[in-house]
Amino acid sequence: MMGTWPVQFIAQYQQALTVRHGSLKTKLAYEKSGQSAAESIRNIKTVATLRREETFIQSFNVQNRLPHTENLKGAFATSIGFGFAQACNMFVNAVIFYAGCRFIINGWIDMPQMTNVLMVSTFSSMSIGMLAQFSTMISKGAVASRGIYMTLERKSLIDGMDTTGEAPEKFEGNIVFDDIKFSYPIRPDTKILKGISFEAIAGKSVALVGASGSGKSTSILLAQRLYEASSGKVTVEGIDVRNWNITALRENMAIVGQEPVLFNYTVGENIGYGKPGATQLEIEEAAKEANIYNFVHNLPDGFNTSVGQKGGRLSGGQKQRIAIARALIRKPKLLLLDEATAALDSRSEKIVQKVLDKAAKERTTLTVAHRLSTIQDYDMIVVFKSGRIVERGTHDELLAQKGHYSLLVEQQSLQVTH
Ligand SMILES: Nc1ncnc2c1ncn2[C@@H]1O[C@H](COP(=O)(O)OP(=O)(O)OP(=O)(O)O)[C@@H](O)[C@H]1O
Repeated sequence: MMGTWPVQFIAQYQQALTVRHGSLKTKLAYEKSGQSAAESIRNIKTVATLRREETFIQSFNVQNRLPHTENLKGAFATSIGFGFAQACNMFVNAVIFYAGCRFIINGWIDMPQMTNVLMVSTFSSMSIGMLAQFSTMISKGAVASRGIYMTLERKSLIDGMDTTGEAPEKFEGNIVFDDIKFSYPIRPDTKILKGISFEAIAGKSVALVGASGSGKSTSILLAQRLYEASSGKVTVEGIDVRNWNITALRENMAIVGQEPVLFNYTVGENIGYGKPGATQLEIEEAAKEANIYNFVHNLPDGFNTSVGQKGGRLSGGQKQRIAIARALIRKPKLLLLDEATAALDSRSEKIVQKVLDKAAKERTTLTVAHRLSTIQDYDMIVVFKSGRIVERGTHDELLAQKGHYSLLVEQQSLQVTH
């Protein structure tokens, strides 16, 4: 009887391996199809405008083919394993029954003895059968938890929760980029910044301009220490950002990007997220500064009006002004603007630009700008090209040089007044 146990164990081990292998493939395929579905739902307006609903449905179906096949294989393997284990049990019981009857006829054992052997055989087989069920569950669980543990154990290069580091009380908004070289971790061989140096001193406005992909937004990310420079250093108030207390560093600066990111909460909450523990008065003041107060005040629930998913109930300009209010509520000394008006229509752009110009007056401003008309009055314009700085100066100085900037201005058919 015990001689059949190894066979049953091997059958179940093989079954567990098949399920494990299938689970891993299925999990990856589900991840892919889930991502694709989430992305197309998130961007449903674009999908609908492009009339690509069918394409995404088909792609979802194709991506689900693999999990479907793998699930069928898994079910097949489980059924075979289960059937084999059951067959072994029945076979063993049949042998015991047959041999037991022969032994009883020959007078070697009695009926109770044979019954005992049959009971032991039946219960041990049942236990092994249960093991099979658990081994399948364990295999699936191991595959599912692997991804969770990999994420939990992943060590981030920059620990956003680190509480150590310097946090000087005086923050004026001085920032220096000193010979920065940088590649994104995902593409370490592609040099994005190839030794850039520039500075923005307290209260001054600096614009980063240049061709698409030349590294302007990357510089803004480095200022916030969302990435680490490969060589060179970014200093804020004379302190290397790596030595700053990361919370203090980020609390002293604020960013407004091209696409305002709003959460599905109220207008007030969205503005308040810029400053932990912000009061209603502070929220309203920030809204006034961002020229959105009257609009919000006239909403049915005022500051308690929900903005909807991704701010879907608001126009682009309104969303952006809420994002600006959120940035201004913390009264940052260093304001980072990454094409903050680029996604707006010309009317909204004018309103938002006015708000930004006013905000820029009171603090150091580092602006990535495509529309050169918006940065003519800046104290310094830094021109990027393929990860290098090729020119710097004021608008008039750069025009006089008749170089890259002048060409960019010409391309935008800017009305230049000297
Ligand atoms: N997360 C990322 N991973 C890998 N490469 C990236 C990443 N983000 C940007 N890049 C690459 O880095 C280069 C510089 O991008 P960056 O966004 O800094 O340019 P930019 O000058 O701001 O361009 P634009 O004016 O179009 O916004 C580009 O070639 C881009 O493809």
